[in-house]
Amino acid sequence: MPGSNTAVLDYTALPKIELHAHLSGSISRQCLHEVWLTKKAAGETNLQDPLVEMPPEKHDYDLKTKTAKLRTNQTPTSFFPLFSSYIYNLVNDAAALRHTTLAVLRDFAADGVVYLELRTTPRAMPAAGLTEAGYVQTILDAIAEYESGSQSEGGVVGEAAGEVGLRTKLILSVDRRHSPAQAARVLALARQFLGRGVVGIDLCGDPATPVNPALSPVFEEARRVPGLGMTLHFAEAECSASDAELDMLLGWRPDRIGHVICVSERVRQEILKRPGIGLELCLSCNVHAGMVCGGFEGHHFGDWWKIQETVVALSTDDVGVFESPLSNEYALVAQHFGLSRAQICALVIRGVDIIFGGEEEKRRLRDILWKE
Ligand SMILES: CNc1ncnc2c1ncn2[C@@H]1O[C@H](COP(=O)(O)O)[C@@H](O)[C@H]1O
Repeated sequence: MPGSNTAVLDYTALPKIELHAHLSGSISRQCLHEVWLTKKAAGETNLQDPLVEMPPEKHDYDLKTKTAKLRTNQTPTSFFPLFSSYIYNLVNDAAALRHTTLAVLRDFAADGVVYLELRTTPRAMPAAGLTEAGYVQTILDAIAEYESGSQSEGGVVGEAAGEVGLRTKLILSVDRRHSPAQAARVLALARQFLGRGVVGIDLCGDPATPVNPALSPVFEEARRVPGLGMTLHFAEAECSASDAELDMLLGWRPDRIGHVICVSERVRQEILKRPGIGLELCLSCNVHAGMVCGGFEGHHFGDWWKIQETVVALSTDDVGVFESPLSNEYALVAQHFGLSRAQICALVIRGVDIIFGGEEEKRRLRDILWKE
């Protein structure tokens, strides 16, 4: 076990699992810039350079549903339009999708992530001749290419390089804005690609949009698909934390819930009645986007991480936007909540219980993760 007897934990060397990462939000500014340069040279884009659009060090992307004041004097920029109005217009063909997916995998591996569940909203790119199924297939192909170590772009990391490799699975996201028909198409894709790299279904999107109860039948059906995991963005903001909405989401019987910020005592008790439920907690995203009060030390990670009934998975959410890799999220909880080395290792290992990747993958992870 590398470094196991050192007093200070090397958070990058620590093998980690990442369960809540949005593909489009995980692309680094530098990688987006590379895509932009290629498209600019080919006369294929009029967009502004990503390094200007998303200045390095700017992390105060505002959900516009904030429950807390941002802790910076900079002018916040709206978070969700960054995807629909910018990143989606840049990553708009199979080549860019492959390039950015490979870069995201390399970045997670370089940060010591050994198991990744990447999530993404299937998106047709008609101008580039890509259907929603083609979008999913392109990402799965990039994952397979990465894992086989055959990628031609530099920086191969993985088992081919003789190291503990990164394994990646895919979760398909339904957006809150989706119609029932769109959501049903996402479920159909999840079924189509289940066993071929897809392991779960997610509900994400701007929490300002109420969840349409007409989506319920789709998620209830998803629950009945053997082997398909379910994770839901949950109580991200006051406006998405009504009793009606949270009861509906819990009624879909998710395996995991993400963010879990604005929960009343009643809802907290409901969560505790589901032993083993996963909580995907994203500190930097929540703090930088002003979704929580009280900074890092006030984050609700402090309320949940010692509770035996639930399993906390520290997660990055959108590392390309907030620029805090998973290694830093572990450093932050050690710093602000005083976790010891043994507690950090136990936190990582416990996360194995809630992966969607199957028993064989759980065995591999229990073998390679640090025990103390
Ligand atoms: C506070 N954090 C968040 N809350 C809710 N949804 C989020 C999110 N961060 C990202 N997304 C969702 O992921 C999409 C981009 O990645 P993909 O194109 O799907 O790979 C965004 O459009 C949004 O729907």
